[in-house]
Amino acid sequence: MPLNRLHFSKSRDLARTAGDHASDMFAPLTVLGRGLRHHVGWAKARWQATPKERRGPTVFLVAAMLLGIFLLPHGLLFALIALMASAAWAGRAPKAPATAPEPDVADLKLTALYAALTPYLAAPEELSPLYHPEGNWKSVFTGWEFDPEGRLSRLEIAYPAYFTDTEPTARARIEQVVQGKAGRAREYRFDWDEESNKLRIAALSPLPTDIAAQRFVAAPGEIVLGFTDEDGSARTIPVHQGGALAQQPPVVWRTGPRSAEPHLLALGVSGYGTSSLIRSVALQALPYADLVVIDGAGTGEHACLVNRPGVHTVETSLHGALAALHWAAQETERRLTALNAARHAGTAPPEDVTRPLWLLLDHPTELTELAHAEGRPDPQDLLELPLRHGRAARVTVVVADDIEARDRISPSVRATTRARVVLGPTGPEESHAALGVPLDIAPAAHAPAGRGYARIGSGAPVRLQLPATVDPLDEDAPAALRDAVIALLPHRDTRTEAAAPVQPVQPVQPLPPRPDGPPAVRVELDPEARAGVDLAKGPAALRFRPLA
Ligand SMILES: Nc1ncnc2c1ncn2[C@@H]1O[C@H](COP(=O)(O)OP(=O)(O)OP(=O)(O)O)[C@@H](O)[C@H]1O
Repeated sequence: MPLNRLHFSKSRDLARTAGDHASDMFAPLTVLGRGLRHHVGWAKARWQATPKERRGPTVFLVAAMLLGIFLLPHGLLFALIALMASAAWAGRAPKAPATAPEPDVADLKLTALYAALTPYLAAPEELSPLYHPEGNWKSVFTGWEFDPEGRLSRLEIAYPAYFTDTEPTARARIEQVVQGKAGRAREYRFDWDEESNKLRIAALSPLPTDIAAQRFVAAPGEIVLGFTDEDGSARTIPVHQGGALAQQPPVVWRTGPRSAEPHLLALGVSGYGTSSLIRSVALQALPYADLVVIDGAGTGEHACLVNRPGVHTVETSLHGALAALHWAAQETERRLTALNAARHAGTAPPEDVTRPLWLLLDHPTELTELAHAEGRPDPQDLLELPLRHGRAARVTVVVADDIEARDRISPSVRATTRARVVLGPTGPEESHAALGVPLDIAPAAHAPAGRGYARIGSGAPVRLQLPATVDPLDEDAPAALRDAVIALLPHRDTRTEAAAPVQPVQPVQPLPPRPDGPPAVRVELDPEARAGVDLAKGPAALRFRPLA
């Protein structure tokens, strides 16, 4: 060790020892000083409390006493000893008040959880049951973790072998009890280990809600549905989030001829973002695909897409929807014929049959009901061909609807849409029906808009938070979110800028009319649309009309 460091450490030790000695030596003086201060304070208080007319006699009495003490033999010495003794007594260190020991949070909470689980897991006929009214949680909870706020974050529970852990309803009951005791404000993942009769519970941290619509790093044909947990995605992508660039794990849906899940069905609690999902998909597909949009609710939530380059039409009426879907069915057939012909001839298929076509249907069941009432064909029936042959014909169908309308979704839509999304706080049965498998996550009681779960093909469901893709015409939506959507639309914002001429849409080859089939339709650009696009304009400027 260098000499100066040795010196330094020696002097530090010396100073510490001297400090300790000094404090020991001066401790009695400190006590006496504290006691004398106490006496002076007491005397002052008495003096102030004495009425003015009695202060004179009091001074006289004290002076007489002092004189008496002075005159007594050794009186001053005895008085000084008495003063110091009383000062030492008054200045002694106050006793720390006895505090009750802190209750053990883990013990309190886990005892309550054990008691709540006992009615569901106890078996009175068992000789040594794991769960019984006089039992102890320490015998069944094999691991636990609390966060700094005292909330349960992880728990491992042992359950008896006779518990019916393969039945979704039995599991759901236990999950509800655990969530109730651990706090409904958070989501929990339940991992049932049926082999070892163990249930592992983990509280999930909230997903980010501050990711707005933007150009995502994805290959053509890949749609970023939203963002999930790190273990729910194989990769992360850079995203602009809260004013900075961050890496987030996306939920990616791969579409196109090689996709095993060529169509998507999104069901959601009203107000939780199914229309936002349709807009998000439209904005991501528009750079390389053509769109047909059906707004079954007729609320004009997709009016921002009207007349955009690549958008064939945005239909809100039953008549318009039937015409558009009729055309889409025939277009699918035409593409298949052209692709087959190219394959037979050994040539590359023409470009107009390989450009992806997307059919986006928001609330189609509203049109189904209207069609039944008016005795007209169900628009969903017209999806049969695009759904069955869409993969080969590069036609992708996205259907979004209210979760309560699930029974009105046609069986062929339900059977062929292998990419599933469910949004909003749904019950275990609803999410099971929507995703096709029971969800191993208990949703929080309150979820932000755009929160849900996605299941691509036969994979496990993952948590999902949609990017905020608000309607740019919605005056109530935050301006920054509206601007983010406007920036992605393939056109300028005509509310603030001069109207720009609309690019003519790529002509779609009409099918030769079939003798037995319905009349073919073709897309035409409305002459008015060429003058420019007004975002506030309601009806679509592109219309289908039957071929002559
Ligand atoms: N990811 C999100 N982040 C922030 N706000 C969102 C998000 N998704 C949706 N919203 C907001 O939630 C509201 C409802 O969204 P949206 O219209 O998409 O829901 P919906 O399920 O289609 O509702 P409805 O069925 O009533 O039409 C809108 O104001 C929208 O801006």
